[in-house]
Amino acid sequence: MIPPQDHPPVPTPRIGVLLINLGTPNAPEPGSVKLYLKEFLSDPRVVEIPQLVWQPILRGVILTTRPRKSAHAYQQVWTEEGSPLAAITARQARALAGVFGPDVIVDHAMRYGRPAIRERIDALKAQGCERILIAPLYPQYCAATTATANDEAFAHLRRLRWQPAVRTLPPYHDDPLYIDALKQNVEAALAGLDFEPQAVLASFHGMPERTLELGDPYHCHCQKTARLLSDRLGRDLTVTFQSRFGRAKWLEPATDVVLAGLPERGVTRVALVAPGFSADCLETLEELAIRGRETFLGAGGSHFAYLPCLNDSNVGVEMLRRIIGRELEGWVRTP
Ligand SMILES: C=CC1=C(C)c2cc3[nH]c(cc4nc(cc5[nH]c(cc1n2)c(C)c5CCC(=O)O)C(CCC(=O)O)=C4C)c(C)c3C=C
Ligand SMILES: [Fe+2]
Ligand SMILES: [Fe+2]
Repeated sequence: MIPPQDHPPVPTPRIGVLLINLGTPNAPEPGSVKLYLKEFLSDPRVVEIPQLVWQPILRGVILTTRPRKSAHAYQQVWTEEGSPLAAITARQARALAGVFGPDVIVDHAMRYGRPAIRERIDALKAQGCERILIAPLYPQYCAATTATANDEAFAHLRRLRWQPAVRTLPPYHDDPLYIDALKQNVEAALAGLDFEPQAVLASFHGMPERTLELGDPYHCHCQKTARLLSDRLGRDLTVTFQSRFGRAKWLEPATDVVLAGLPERGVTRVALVAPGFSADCLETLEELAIRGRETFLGAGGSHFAYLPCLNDSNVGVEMLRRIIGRELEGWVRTP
C-alpha cells in the first residue's frame, strides 16, 4: 500500500554493521589527550575503583601529568591520516563497504571520542537500518573493552522510540578464521625479515589481575589465542602482557620485563606480534615497536622486529568479512 502523501518518508529497510574500536585523541596535543583520557579513564568498566575514590586521583594526579607524556608518545606515531587507530579502523570499514550486498551499510565508531557510537547508530537509523550488528573489534572478550562498547550502544538504544533489532559480535579469540589470518600474517612478516628470530613474543594488552579473579575471561582468551596460533605456526610463542597502568598488580609476565631479560639468557634475536589488537595503535607502534625495541637492544639484543597487526590487509579484511558475514546470517544472505 502506498503511504498517504503527508506520511513521513519511509526508507528502504537496511542492515547496519557498526565496527567499534577503543578511541583515540583528536590531535597529538596535551589538551586533546586530556579530554580523551578523562572520558576513557572515567569509565567504571575500565577502572573498577569506586568513583568517589578514583575521580580525585584521576583529576588531581593522572590528568595533570599523563596528557603531556602521552601526547609526546602520540606525536611519534601520528600520520597524515591522523591517529593510526582512527585511520586504520576507517579503512577497515571502507574495505568492507558493499561486501555484504547493497542493503548492508558498514560504518565505524569509537567507544571514546569520535565518531561516537550514538551518532553512528543515529546515522545508520537515518539510512533505514532496522537491524544493526554491533561489532566491537576485540578478539578477546574483556569487560573493559567489549562490554563497555556494547553498553554504550545499548545506552543509546534506550533513548530511541523505534529501536533497530540488534546483535553483537561475539569474541573470536579461538575462531579458526582469526587464527588462520594471524598465522598467514605472522608467516608473511617473518618471511620478510633479514634474520631468524630465536623467540616470538605474543604481547596482549594487560589488565589488572583482579579482573581474572572476578571472572573476566580475557586472560583465558589471550592464552587460548596464543596456544592455537602457536599450534598453527608450529613454533613456540611467549605470551606477555603490556601497558601496565597504576599501582595494582597486572597480568604477568610484563612485555617490557621479558624483553629486557631475554638477552642475558642468550636470546638476542626477537620478533614481537600483538594478536589482540585488530589495528595498530599507540600501544603497538609506540610502546612495542619503538620503546620495546629500545628496551631489547638496550639490554643487549641484536635484532628486533615488530610484526604489524591484521589492520586492513587483505587477509585481515577477508577474516572480518567472514566472521561478520556469519553473524548476519538470517538477516542477509552473504554473497
Ligand atoms: C586502567 C587502565 C586501562 C585498562 C584497564 C586498559 C585496558 C585495555 N585497553 C585496550 C586497548 C587499548 N588501550 C589503548 C590506550 C590506553 N590504554 C590505557 C589504559 C588502560 N587500558 C591508557 C591510559 C591508554 C592511552 C594511552 C596512554 O596514555 O598510555 C589503546 C590505544 C589508543 C590509541 O589512541 O591508539 C588501545 C587500542 C585493551 C584491549 C584493553 C583490555 C583488554
Ligand atoms: Fe588500554
Ligand atoms: Fe601504553
